[in-house]
Amino acid sequence: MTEAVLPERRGGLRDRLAAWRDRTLADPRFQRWASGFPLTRPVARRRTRALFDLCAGFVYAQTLAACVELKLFPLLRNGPRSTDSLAPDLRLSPAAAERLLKAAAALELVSARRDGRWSLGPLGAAMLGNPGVEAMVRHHAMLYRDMADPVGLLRGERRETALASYWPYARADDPAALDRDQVADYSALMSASQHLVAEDVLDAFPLDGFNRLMDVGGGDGTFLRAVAARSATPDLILFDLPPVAALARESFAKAGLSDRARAVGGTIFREPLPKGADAVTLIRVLHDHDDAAARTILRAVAGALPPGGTLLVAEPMSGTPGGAPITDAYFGFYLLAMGSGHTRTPVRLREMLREAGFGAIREPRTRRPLMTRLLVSRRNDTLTDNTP
Ligand SMILES: CC(C)=CCC/C(C)=C/CC/C(C)=C/C=C/C(C)=C/C=C/C=C(C)/C=C/C=C(C)/C=C/C=C(C)/C=C/CC(C)(C)O
Ligand SMILES: C[S@@+](CC[C@H](N)C(=O)[O-])C[C@H]1O[C@@H](n2cnc3c(N)ncnc32)[C@H](O)[C@@H]1O
Repeated sequence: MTEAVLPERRGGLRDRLAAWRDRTLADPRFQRWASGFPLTRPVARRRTRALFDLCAGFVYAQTLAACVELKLFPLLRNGPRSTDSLAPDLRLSPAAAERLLKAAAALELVSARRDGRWSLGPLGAAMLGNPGVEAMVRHHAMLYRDMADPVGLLRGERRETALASYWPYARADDPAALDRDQVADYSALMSASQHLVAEDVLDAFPLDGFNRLMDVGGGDGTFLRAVAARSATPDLILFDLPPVAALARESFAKAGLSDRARAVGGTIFREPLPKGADAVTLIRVLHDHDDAAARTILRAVAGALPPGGTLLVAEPMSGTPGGAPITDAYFGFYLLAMGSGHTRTPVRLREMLREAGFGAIREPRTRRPLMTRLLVSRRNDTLTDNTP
């Protein structure tokens, strides 16, 4: 699970300098001096603010959760409104509404206007444009329940987490035995949050020119429906657990795609994948799994593709500039609470792809790499087991 790191050289000059720097920065007398000295004051203020934001992050997140629960952003869709006009729609007293609106304004979710009314702030407007994020915010209640005991989570003392129940395949001995009720909520969440991902993948790699595309772990078919709307690939196959494949089948029928798209139910670790596709997509699938399972998935995909067949892997990846809080903090703990998996760097994913029999690996640039990066590879002519 951990990536190769250079052997640590203990006690060298660099270590001693780092220890001196850390002691200095931690010294309250230095902190007091640096907060007043004109050249160091801006850095000191930035760090004070950054540390405060870490202390307060939960409160900020819950302010957003209250805005979502009370449907504040749609209330401001048609223009500015006063506290008194908003309060009844929020089902809050005017004083409570004012408190929420001030908090939301501080977080740029709404904007306070000079005349005392409120309009959407830049982040509230972004929320309105991304309904999937709202669904994410709602389901965070479970994540925060699990995160109430982060140390217990790290020590593996809390197996019965809310997220493990929500994503039952992560720990199930027999994921094929899951029923519709157990997969419906997570499939709806994935569908709601899929459009940004699908747009970015298809903008970066339009998926034209293939005869048959198979989306493995394709959920309720939202990604394949986006493909059908944009590309000329004639045949679409979705592979997922049986009750999820059933949801996809229904969604294809509703979208009038039943003649072009079919859904196959199965468990990737047990059933062989359907053959005949010349391209396969794994969208937000590998990071759900620990290395052994992720390798099995890649080998199964290699076995299903013909030589030269194309594989797309799309998910958030570690090592993305500016993305470490998302991949290494948010998803790091999220996947721990869920019960398996971790985000990987593109370098690590390339290694795993090569081991599984893929080559010609490249990374088309996506619009929002913090959320989705994409690796495109081709199946080698022959498959040899290169697993170390
Ligand atoms: C017009 C003028 C005057 C100026 C223009 C200024 C300008 C350029 C403004 C920019 C406007 C703009 C385009 C804003 C766009 C904002 C967007 C697109 C915001 C998107 C935000 C997305 C967020 C916050 C996404 C959150 C995603 C989350 C929390 C995802 C969680 C995923 C999970 C839990 C996945 C689980 C799957 C599993 C289990 C790991 O496999
Ligand atoms: C995080 S979701 C991603 C869904 C979709 N690709 C997306 O991006 O919205 C992972 C998907 O993998 C499926 N999955 C998990 N374990 C599986 C298994 N053993 N066999 C087949 N599918 C599996 C889940 O049912 C789920 O639909």
